[in-house]
Amino acid sequence: MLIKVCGMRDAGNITKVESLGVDMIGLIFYPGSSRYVACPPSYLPEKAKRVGVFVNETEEVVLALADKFSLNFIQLHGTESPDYCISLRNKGLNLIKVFSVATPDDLKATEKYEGLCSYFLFDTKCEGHGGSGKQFDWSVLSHYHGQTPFLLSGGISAQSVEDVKTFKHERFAGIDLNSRFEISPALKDVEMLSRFIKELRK
Ligand SMILES: O=C(O)c1ccccc1NCC(=O)[C@H](O)[C@H](O)COP(=O)(O)O
Repeated sequence: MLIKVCGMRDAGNITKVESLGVDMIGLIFYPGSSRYVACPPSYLPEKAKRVGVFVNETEEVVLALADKFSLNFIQLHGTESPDYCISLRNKGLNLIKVFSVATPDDLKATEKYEGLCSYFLFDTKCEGHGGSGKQFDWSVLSHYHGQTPFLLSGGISAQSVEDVKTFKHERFAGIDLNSRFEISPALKDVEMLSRFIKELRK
């Protein structure tokens, strides 16, 4: 199971979280977020894949930051269209498209993105764009019949180990962790993450 830790920007914290063996680390390039990466951290992940998170950003900015930070994945957290995805993909970028989920109807939106993304990410529908700390009803995902593998996101916490372990879906590829493992915005609790990951991998 892939583990992505999102919303990081402190070099020392990134180093420690990466050493836990996580697969992906997310850097948020949305200025409206309290986890916004305003200036490059002095250390960026080398083993974990670098994921840049964007919300309705121009292609020019995404391309420039993908190059500057050597991003392995671009996570699109807004209302980016399939054409926008095609354009970025044709420029060689690997995409993760996010869908906000509350009811089975919300999954219909994935159909137009089939074949365009490496992963989908299913997050909790909320007022803002992400990092709500709230979980949605994962049973809704039994209505997802697409081919694209997905990451499960939204409010996953130290108490979610058993729920994650027992969650089953043939396209379930991994989980995304964020605000429920934080000491303060963008600063992750390494001990809490370490215990969670050990329990998960038992
Ligand atoms: O976390 C943010 O501040 C954020 C703001 C705007 C767009 C995306 C954002 N987060 C991206 C993520 O992938 C989060 O990990 C995801 O929303 C789940 O967060 P949480 O519910 O806190 O676990």
